[in-house]
Amino acid sequence: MSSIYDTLNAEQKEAVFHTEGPLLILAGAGSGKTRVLTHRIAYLIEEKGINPWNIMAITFTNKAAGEMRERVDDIVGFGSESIWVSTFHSTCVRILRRYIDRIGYDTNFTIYDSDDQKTLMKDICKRLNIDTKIYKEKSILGVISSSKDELVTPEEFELNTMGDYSKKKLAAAYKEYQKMLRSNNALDFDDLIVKTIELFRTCPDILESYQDRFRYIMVDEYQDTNTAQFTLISLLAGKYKNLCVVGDDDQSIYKFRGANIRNILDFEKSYSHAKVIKLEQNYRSTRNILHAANDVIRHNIGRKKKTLWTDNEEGTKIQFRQFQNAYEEAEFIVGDISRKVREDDSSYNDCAILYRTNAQSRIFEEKFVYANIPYKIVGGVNFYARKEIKDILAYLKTIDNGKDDLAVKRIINVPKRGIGATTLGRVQDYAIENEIGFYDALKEADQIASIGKSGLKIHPFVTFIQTLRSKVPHISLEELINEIIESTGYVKELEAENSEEALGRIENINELVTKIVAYEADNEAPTLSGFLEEVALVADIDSLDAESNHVVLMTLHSAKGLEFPHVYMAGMEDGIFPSYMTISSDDPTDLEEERRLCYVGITRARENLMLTAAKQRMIRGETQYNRVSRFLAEIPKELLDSSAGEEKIQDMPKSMVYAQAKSLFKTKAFESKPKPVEKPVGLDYGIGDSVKHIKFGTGVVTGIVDGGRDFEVTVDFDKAGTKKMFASFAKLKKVDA
Ligand SMILES: Nc1ncnc2c1ncn2[C@@H]1O[C@H](COP(=O)(O)OP(=O)(O)OP(=O)(O)O)[C@@H](O)[C@H]1O
Ligand SMILES: [Mg+2]
Repeated sequence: MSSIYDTLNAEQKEAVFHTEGPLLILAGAGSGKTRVLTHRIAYLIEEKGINPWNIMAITFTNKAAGEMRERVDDIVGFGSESIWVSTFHSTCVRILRRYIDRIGYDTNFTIYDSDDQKTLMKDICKRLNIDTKIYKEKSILGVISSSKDELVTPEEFELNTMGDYSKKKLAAAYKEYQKMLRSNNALDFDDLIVKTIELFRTCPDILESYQDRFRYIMVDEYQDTNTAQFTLISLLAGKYKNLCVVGDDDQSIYKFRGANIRNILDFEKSYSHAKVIKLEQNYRSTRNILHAANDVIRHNIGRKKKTLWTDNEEGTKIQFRQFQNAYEEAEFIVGDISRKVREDDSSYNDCAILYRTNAQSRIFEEKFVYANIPYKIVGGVNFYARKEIKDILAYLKTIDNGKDDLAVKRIINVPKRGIGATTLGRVQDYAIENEIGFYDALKEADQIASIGKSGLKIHPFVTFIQTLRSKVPHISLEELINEIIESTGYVKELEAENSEEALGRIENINELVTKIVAYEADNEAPTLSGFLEEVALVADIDSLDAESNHVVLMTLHSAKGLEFPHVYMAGMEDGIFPSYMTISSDDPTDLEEERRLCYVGITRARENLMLTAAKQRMIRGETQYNRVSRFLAEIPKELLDSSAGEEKIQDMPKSMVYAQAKSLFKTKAFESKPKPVEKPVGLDYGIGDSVKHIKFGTGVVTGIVDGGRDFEVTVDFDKAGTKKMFASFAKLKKVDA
């Protein structure tokens, strides 16, 4: 009689059949770890007669939980709905909604998102006299979050300040923050886990009831658990110790969120009788793809050695293509996908595009919309739906015509202008009474008697918009958007936050600037309205999401655990991936984490892997010339096919490079024929001078080209390599060599 377990190999079977006691499955990508978990669940129910109610499986993301749910439903069938398959956070919410009153909260507690947290912290800083110019709310929240990941309480934090002044301030803020959360009956995201642990520790009866309920616990992607999550699991599994964790130390990519790789490496220490099973056969990828992955990850020093092999066929070579710029790169990939679907019997959802940062999605989204190909951003938001993009676009819309009430309302208090809801309500009433738009009502604020002095707060906003409006005919769109960004302090505020999230938002805004520059370059008569129309075409298409057959776009981080027949890894350039921050970091383990991310990316592919890079990439209007990612050099040549598009830019005569740059980025800077200049008028530096750039540090000017409206300056930076940038953007400062 054949059963579903016949499809498992010997080690996988061993793991499935080993149901009692702690079990660690440590194995490389695509070796069937997740598959073992789902089969184990089936085995427990069907062969061991375990009640589905007694089984819990924890995964890392909602998408992963959804996929596991599906796989479990498929093989278990009846009764599978009472198995808990969820993420750490949703597991905790469920528990806390029932019992949190036992530790003094109300069960209808609110969960604070990052905006709520920031508002609260702002208020606390004010009351505690913390200078938010020195200690940014977001950074304080970052410290608190990391403390919670490590289960450090405010009291413990305070004990460890050792008289350090700033730590003392932080301790006070942390303490007050928890106090306020409590009096608001609110929890932040990290609290969900911390409070569940607190509940279990305070109320052994509740812990025991859950221990009895979840007799069999399974955790996927265990390498990315942090200390708090580890503790939670240990508590739940404390009575029966039927804990099965699966993971791969080579795929640990969340150090910045407190993931503690020691949880997996020390599992045998924490559970002395733990059984360890290694899976070495990869079932997912072709031999070529697997070899490439093995060869890349081999360059990491801090890892447990593993050798993955596969019975799969050799497959096609790994494709590498380098393009002149990101537009050509995107066009090629979109074209390739469209061809695969037409000719090769593939469907859109066989294809995934992976990139390092969210901002990279923008160009792809546009190409997909124009090509009428359905796509979906997984684990993220479409570019034009992102908060910061909507904010800046709302400014542009309001400046353009002020007819979009929603846009005006969106930005009236961004940045905070202290205009209250009551005032806005009255302005709205006035607008309705007089049958005019909201913005026009704002302009007439003086005539709205009921708002009294609050009208004064409205003036600067209206003046700001009117001033920019009057400038529109005389300045470029690029200048306009930069003025908005600068005058509102939007980016400055994000910079000060100095968090991973804020950095992503800045990258998105930079990408919007790049979009404007490209729009102006591509259009004979660019206008603000024209730009907004073009953007609206892409921005308003939500319906595509509804289709289930779509190309998937996501960051490498979100791709963990997933697999696709065709994978495209875009932006394989030093400075993008590995990121600039990693390259310039003094800590070599940062590069190792980035390499693990590369390993995760490569191992998502089943049949085809295409790596792409652009020679020039425009980041916030600056053309960067990036080298091909160092990870590519770690893939053996014989596995690579890089037949097309490879002429080396440095081999070309300079004039050709400029001609090319001109045709690619027809920015206004290049309207007239570019001519190299030695000592340009209007710049306080010339060729051979040492200069300093805010991000790239010091370097020497090696070339300056007069483009008519702006100079294009080439600088050889000491650390960052050679970059080309527009003088007006780069704001280079001459320094003494
Ligand atoms: N014994 C097997 N026979 C056939 N196919 C298998 C076997 N084991 C796993 N597979 C298939 O190999 C692929 C990878 O499996 P799975 O996703 O479980 O790997 P994983 O180890 O969890 O990978 P990752 O580390 O990326 O999370 C899946 O398509 C799975 O169905
Ligand atoms: Mg998996």
